[in-house]
Amino acid sequence: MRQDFPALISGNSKSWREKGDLPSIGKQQKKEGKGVVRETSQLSRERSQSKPSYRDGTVIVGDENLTIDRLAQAARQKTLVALTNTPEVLENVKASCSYIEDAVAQNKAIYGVTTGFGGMGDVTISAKEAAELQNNLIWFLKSGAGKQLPFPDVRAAMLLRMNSHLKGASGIRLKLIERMQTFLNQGVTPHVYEYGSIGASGDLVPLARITGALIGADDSFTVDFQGQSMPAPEALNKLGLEPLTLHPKEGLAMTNGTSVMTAIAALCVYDAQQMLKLAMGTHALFVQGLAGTNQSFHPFIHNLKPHSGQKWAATTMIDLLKDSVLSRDELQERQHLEGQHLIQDRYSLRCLPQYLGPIVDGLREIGEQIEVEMNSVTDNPLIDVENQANYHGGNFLGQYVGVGMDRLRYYLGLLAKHLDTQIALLVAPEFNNGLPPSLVGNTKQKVNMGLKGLQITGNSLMPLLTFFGNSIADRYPTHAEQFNQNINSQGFASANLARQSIAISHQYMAVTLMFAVQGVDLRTYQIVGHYDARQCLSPATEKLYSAVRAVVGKPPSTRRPYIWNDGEQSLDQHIACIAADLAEGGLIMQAIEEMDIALV
Ligand SMILES: O=C(O)/C=C/c1ccccc1
Repeated sequence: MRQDFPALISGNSKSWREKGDLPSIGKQQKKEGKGVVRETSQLSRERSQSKPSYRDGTVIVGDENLTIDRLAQAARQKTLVALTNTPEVLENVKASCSYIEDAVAQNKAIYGVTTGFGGMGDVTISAKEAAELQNNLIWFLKSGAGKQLPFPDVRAAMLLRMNSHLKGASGIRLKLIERMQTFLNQGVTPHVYEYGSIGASGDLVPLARITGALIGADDSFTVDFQGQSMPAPEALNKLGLEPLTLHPKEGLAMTNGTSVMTAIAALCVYDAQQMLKLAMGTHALFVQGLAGTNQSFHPFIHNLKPHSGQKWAATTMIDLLKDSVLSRDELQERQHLEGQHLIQDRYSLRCLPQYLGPIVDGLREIGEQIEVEMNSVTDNPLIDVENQANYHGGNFLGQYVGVGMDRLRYYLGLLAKHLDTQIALLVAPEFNNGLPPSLVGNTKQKVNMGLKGLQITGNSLMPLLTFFGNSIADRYPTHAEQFNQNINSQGFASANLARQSIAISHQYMAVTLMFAVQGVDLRTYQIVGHYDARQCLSPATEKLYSAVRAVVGKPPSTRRPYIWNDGEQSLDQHIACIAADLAEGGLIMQAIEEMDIALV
């Protein structure tokens, strides 16, 4: 019987975070009596009559392609997930299972169904052993190591596995796909180790943990149940579900795929795109803090070298600087006094679009590739229901993820290096167009050293980010799994490193924003004689500035800049507050959204 969730069907669209609570399990259990059967079948009828749509916010799996944004919503904000009710999709899934059943009954030779696995694919498995082969798979793959993966990563992985299986080429029962939906909607997340996948035959080891939990194989498969750790069989019991045993092919269908690394990668792409927008906003603050010009962003220049990322960076900077009193508006050639500034800005300002262009284009390309991977079938062998055939191949090789996440980390390093250069200009009186050294606020107190320590912290983080930009996809062992998996992507490791790189970037951006805010306050004083930068910043960047001041709990004032005397605040606490706000998509990212920086 399909497991329908009344909340889904009745179009109750609010995510759990919005509702402040998870759907009540007690209620679900109560519905296991007679009445439920009636209610469920009635709901099923309703469901088949009206196609679920994206309108109510629910993420529908199996119809349209999943996007990174929708995946992030379901994984992090716990938006409800529903299966398609398109009959052809569901029929194909069933037909792929029937194909396997028939093949096993006829003793057909199909890899991993009637043979052993990988380098032991020469072992013949009888029809009688075919189910046991699959149930055994999750045991020899129960070999993960390290800490647990973050829950949103595991949630995203389950959603991607469902999406892949609904293409109807994997030979897995709807019952298992629906079980992933139940886990997602009821806030049940399998515990999965952070090490154990080489990204070749997919994420075998991590996916085996998810599979064992879904079927309640044993108490040693554990889950988080709405914040409480417990053995998977206990969780199933609370959900009113029976333990399952896997049918032929189902173990492979579940474990032989790129879903976990792709899930992590997709969330990293989402975060890196946010980081890019934030970096643009921060650069716009830096240009104002340094009294830079917008002339270097003139469309005339960029139309003569029209890379799309470069053009985007240039027009975005013009928009972000519009109506600023602090930067120089020189789109109509030079307007300001000669002798006060260099006639043209240094490269970190002047060549900003040319430097950021490849990063913008690169991140876009990675996003496109990850979305293809998210909507792919990644197990083996694949079943062609229409032609009643099966094909042996290797869609589970996660090379796009491995290389993509190597590139993403490299780009995060480049972004940080650029911002570090802007900070260096801002703190050096030789280069900062008249601001105090190390951006000291109260220069009358000679003991004040301003943001010297903060710069050193930034200087400690930036090299880490460029170091994380080293590749791992090229470091694969050529002898893996009896030389069968002799090329492998390391995509899972690459994605895990990308998550770490994002976390360091949040810390680094916190430091960067603090410099940017102090810089514009001091420039405001230099230009208009008070410290409230809100009155002089471009309207777009004023939003970002105000969000940072709100997050650190220091409202702007005409009398004092952000940092006045050294002993009046704890900079480390400010870094922590801003980094936490960035990580949870708080006020600062909301300000960035309001700034409407649309990526190409
Ligand atoms: O070569 C393959 O297609 C699959 C290999 C494999 C190895 C171990 C477990 C599952 C699959």
